[in-house]
Amino acid sequence: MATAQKTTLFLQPKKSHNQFVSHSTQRSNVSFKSFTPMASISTTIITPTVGLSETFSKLKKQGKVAFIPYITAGDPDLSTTAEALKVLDSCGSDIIELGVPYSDPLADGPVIQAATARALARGTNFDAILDMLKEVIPQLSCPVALFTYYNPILKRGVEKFMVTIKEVGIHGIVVPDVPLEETEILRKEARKNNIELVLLTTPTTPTERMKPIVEAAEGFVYLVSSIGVTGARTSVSDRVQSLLQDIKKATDKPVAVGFGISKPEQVQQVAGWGADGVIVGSAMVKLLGEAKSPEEGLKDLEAYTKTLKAALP
Ligand SMILES: O=P(O)(O)OC[C@@H](O)[C@@H](O)c1c[nH]c2ccccc12
Repeated sequence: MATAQKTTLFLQPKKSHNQFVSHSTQRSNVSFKSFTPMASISTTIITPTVGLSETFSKLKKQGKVAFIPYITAGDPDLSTTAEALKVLDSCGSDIIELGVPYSDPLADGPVIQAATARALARGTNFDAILDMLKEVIPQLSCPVALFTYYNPILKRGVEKFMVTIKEVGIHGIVVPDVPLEETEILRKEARKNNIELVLLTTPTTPTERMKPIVEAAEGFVYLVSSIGVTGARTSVSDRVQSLLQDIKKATDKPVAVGFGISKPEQVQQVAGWGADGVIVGSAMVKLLGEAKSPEEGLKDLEAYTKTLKAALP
């Protein structure tokens, strides 16, 4: 699809400049191997995880709604991220979104921006994240979807990027700022590696644009509940209900709702409106990254995740 102006699925650039300004994220000497796991890793045999769409169809048969937390890799450090993934999995998360810290997180609000800055300041880099995932993913029972801006993919090369993340066991990928006309390249390489490319639609996406997006989406459709950036809101717009209905008229694919959700009653409300999944990010990131210690952050994360999970059918 050639268009004169590059526009992204999710972010509508105000100017027609190319928003993918390459940012050099300095290579660091941090590598996951240099970390000592906080708890000894017990290798238990877990049935191989299924992908995103299969997870949703299993849940649908059970009349359940997917709980999908998001955390930023490397905040407060990668060994805590490794433990957090296991905590989220053991608390019943159905899919985990893991964010790759990037120097220009333009769709993120202050909480995730700060988490990204902390992770980058610690020298978190993509190779160290991969090393961590290689060890942790085999211990998880739920699939992991990598959350990354487009630039880190372009820097590594789309083909190489997809092969690399498949090797560590990633099942899905969410790229909030990929231009609409470039999703085909991404999806082609993702498909070759059996990775599902999740696409996003927003309250300001016109119906004639929402349709090709949901048509092309794999794994699930990410419905962004409100305009603006990520971050917990006091309430979730009840426009989400009609947006969900519009999307469900256009596709049978599962739809997960994210942005602004942080309370059990909001989780319940969104599930009640017919969402197939509920995504919570900033509130999780805040607990982990702003705790007095990693141990405390993990403890709070566990308690918080259980309350949100309990609110879902
Ligand atoms: O943080 P919130 O308001 O709970 O929203 C989920 C969001 O964090 C996660 O899905 C996400 C993190 N970074 C993003 C950038 C764009 C869209 C979505 C995201």
